[in-house]
Amino acid sequence: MPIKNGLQYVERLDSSKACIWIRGERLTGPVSQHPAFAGLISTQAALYDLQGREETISRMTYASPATGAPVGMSFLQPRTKADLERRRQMMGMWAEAHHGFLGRAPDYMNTGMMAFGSAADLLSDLHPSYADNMRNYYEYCREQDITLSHAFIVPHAARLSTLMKTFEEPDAPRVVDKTKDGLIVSGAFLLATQGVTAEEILIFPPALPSIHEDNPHAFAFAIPNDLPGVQFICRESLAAGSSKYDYPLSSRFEEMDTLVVLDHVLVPHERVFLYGDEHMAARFIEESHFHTHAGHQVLCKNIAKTEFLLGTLESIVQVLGLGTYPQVIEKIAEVIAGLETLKALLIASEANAKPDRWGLMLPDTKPLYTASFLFPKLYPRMIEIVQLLGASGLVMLPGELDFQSGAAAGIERYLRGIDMDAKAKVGLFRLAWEMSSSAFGGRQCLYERFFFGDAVKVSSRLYNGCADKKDYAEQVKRFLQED
Ligand SMILES: Cc1cc2nc3c(=O)[nH]c(=O)nc-3n(C[C@H](O)[C@H](O)[C@H](O)COP(=O)(O)OP(=O)(O)OC[C@H]3O[C@@H](n4cnc5c(N)ncnc54)[C@H](O)[C@@H]3O)c2cc1C
Repeated sequence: MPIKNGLQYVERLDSSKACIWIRGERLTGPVSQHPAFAGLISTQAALYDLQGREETISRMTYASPATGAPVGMSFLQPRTKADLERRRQMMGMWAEAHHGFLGRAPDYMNTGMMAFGSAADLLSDLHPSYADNMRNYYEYCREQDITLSHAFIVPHAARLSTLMKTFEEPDAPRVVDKTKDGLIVSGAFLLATQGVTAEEILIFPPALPSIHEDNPHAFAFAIPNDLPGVQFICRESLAAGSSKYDYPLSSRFEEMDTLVVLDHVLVPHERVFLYGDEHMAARFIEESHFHTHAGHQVLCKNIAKTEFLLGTLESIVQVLGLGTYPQVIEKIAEVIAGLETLKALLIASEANAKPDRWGLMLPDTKPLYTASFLFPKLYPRMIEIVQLLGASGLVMLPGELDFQSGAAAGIERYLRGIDMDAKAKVGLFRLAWEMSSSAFGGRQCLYERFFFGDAVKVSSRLYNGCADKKDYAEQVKRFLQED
């Protein structure tokens, strides 16, 4: 089956028997009808519809190498710079559709699987079947257009830092048994964003060291969400309501985060990509260039998000008549400079792309790692600027119902802006509130700070990936030795 459409996406989710806990209850009805998920599912369904539209299908898809049928462009293994451009255009189109507010739109993990599938050979060092499983799974995701979430990190109680402080064996996820049918796995994974609005989940935790020959903590696999023994425990929903006027962002883009608990889950052998070797786990993430390929997708998303923030800020400037104040201009200029930097880094990553050992055209890592380093700093500052310019306008926000009430006349008279009636101006400020100051906005900020790892990891990736720095040190040495 080639690309799916929005309806098929919804049908697949609704027919899943996944065990989902929300607000202390097990979800019984269709997931697409629940207010915590309905908005996101509808947004994501529209993304899938965009793939198949007559006017966009040639840019959103490519011919499957297996069947010739159209499959999602974000699965494309780039062999040339032109392929990178095709991937970027597609990812940019989806990012523009969700204005960058979906951190985990499906193209993120499609890209991840593309990187993993392309580097599958590396896994044969451990066992040839692991390489086949990874390749087959990539092809399965591509051909079935699987929506995938992932859980890479584990709860604090399962970490090495716990072991080092308490000397107690951490409660880390582990393979508890190995049968003829597969691995039996138990344990928890701290965070899968969009866990319940995806069909399957890739689990690939950082492994604790072990004295056993087959490290029970080292594994990677992918399973359907409704496998027996799998539970998703949702945090509180940040979808403040279904009105798109009152809650323009959270009604559409609330990506639920879930704690994933596995209780003696049978993972079929053909879904196991790695087991027993923590060094291979680390090598595979690094040598598959996961962070580089994903970084390319993320940068497309972050450019769309920054454009949308800039558009919101400029709208505030216009409606409040702030455009002549130098301190306001300086702040907007900061955002423009951030946006132009991101765009330049994207161009540089493609212009300096080189073939890698897997035969892929690999975007230049340094500009992408630079973007991953910068954005967690840029984003909170841009949000701060929305707060600084929005000021009290961010809180005095009547809702849709107030405009239909006896209070409407006063609201319409006193809350209008320059060349904008009160309904439109309040709508703009409701957007700015959700973006900068609501619970939804707070989570977005946290996401941008951490989704690619904490600042230490992101900095190390950039530092370790910058081979030129040694040449520059040599240059200084030579300079100091000159007469
Ligand atoms: C909104 C959101 C969505 C996410 N979605 C996903 C997802 O879908 N899938 C997924 O796998 N992960 C997801 N993540 C997790 C993300 O990958 C982690 O947040 C990130 O890797 C940081 O890990 P942590 O949150 O456990 O922080 P911690 O490791 O608990 O770190 C806390 C703080 O301590 C510091 N610290 C910790 N250890 C050290 C050390 N050794 N040396 C110096 N400083 C240290 C860190 O720098 C950080 O400031 C998500 C995170 C967020 C916030």
